[in-house]
Amino acid sequence: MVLPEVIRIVSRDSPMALAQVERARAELAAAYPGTATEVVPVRTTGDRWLGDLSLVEGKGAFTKEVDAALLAGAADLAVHCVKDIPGDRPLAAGTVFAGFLARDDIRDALVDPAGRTLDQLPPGTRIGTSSVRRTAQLAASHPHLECVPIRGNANRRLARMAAGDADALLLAVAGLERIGRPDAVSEVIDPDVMVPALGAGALALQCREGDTELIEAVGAIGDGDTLREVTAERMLLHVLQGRCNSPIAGFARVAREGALSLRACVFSADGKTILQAHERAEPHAAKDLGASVGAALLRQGARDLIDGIGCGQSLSGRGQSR
Ligand SMILES: NCc1[nH]cc(CCC(=O)O)c1CC(=O)O
Repeated sequence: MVLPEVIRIVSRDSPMALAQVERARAELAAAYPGTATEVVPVRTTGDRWLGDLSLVEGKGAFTKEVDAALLAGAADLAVHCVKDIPGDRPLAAGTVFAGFLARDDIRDALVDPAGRTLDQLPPGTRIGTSSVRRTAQLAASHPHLECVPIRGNANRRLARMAAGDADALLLAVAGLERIGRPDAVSEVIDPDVMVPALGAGALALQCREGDTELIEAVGAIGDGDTLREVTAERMLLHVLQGRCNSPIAGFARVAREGALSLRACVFSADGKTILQAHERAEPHAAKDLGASVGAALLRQGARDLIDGIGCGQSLSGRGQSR
């Protein structure tokens, strides 16, 4: 296997994204001590535009420029958060997943400066989030709390909360850990209360499809269980044709004995309707599992719920779609 002298790694330029790149660099350095790496940071549409994401192509807003740099040869490897990669369209033509780093925590966190839990927050507390998934679930579990739209990277959201734009935040545990702010977590929210985003905690390693030796080398630092879990989750998202602001949540897990499970939900915007499906399969059947859970949710009416929240449409006044 012949590797380039330097592997150029492209990523968004937020502090969280750059911390993710450093993890990939460390794992590549451990596996290939003789190969250097360097970072190619790019500012994406989603990072520049702080309005309603669904007005700028939604989740593709965080990947388009990264994919373009990879395809233009300005970089050799791209690192993405899996949950930022659109689920309703194929990966950028000419690129492939080489692997996924071992998954971090998939759960959401409450960030309350007073250290309270969701159950301890008084009625009317303003929770900063633009996630349809979080807004719908909070409407179901804690209808007395108010979601207020907030955009921007995690560091900016923490600053906006400190400035008084929100009383508390919902953020990913993994994201807070990556930016060195695990101290900000006041509650790690049980996945039964706040089902995580598909792809949460997982980092994708993407190469150009023709770079077979680099794909092999990068694949060697990938994690097999994360590959199986992400494969099931992304097949589910494909079957549901989930978009930037779809009220879809779920997670796959490889159990100790190796069996793969996938649990997923689709919500109405107000959280009053919750469709659920939970199935198991053999580890090699990740795609079939994702397709089967997706079909089960579609049979329950998921299509109408997903299409009922069009891109750019606000959520029953409870927060900005994302
Ligand atoms: N998965 C990480 C990710 N993907 C998109 C954003 C920014 C979210 C926004 O701009 O609203 C973030 C958080 C971060 O970079 O700190």
